[in-house]
Amino acid sequence: MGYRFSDLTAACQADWRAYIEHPFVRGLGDATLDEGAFRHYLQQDYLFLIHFARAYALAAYKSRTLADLRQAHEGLKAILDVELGLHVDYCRDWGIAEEDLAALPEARATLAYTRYVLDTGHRGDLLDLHVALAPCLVGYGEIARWLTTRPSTVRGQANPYDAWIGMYESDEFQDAMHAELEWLDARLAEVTPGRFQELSEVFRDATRLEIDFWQMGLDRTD
Ligand SMILES: Cc1ncc(CN)c(N)n1
Repeated sequence: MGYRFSDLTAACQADWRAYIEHPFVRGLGDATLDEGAFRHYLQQDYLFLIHFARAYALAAYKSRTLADLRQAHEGLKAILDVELGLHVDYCRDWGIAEEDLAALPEARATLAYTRYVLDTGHRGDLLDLHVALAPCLVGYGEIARWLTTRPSTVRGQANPYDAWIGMYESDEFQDAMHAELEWLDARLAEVTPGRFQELSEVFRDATRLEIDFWQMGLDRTD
């Protein structure tokens, strides 16, 4: 029987749920998140997205087929055209100018996560890299869906984080997430149990680094 993406989340279920349902995420949904924590997260996320765009560019470089190249391009477009554009506008609404973002020092959690993914991409193959990137693209798509189904989620003007939820529930982001899921399902169907074990470790580590990123926002740590 071939593996699927859902087998990766099943292999680290406790970490995956701790990421998706993190107190930071709950605070975004019910509008109780401290604004200073969100601002710190938002600033670091700008730096994070720049490095993740580089990681998708690395995936393009490591692609041997046109289909793989197109898939890497989709991920890069989701970051550059959907997320970073909205992110910069969103930061401006929160009084954070783009020039200031570019000059920020990187927090340790940002450094650890982004360099882990880039290193995984350099030492491993294209599938290692996509698996390391998956908690980012697939996770935020799932988080948006989880928040929209939660009865305590506040929508509209009563929630200062409504536009953030809107960004990740948008058709563009959800379509990019589904395209990545399809690509991963097709590749995972062909791996051996030993290889799946290696990939599960990459996925678990990246998921834990996502948890640390939320926590960095909550604690406002450098
Ligand atoms: C830390 C983090 N992880 C994931 C995403 C969604 N691309 C993000 N913007 N920031």
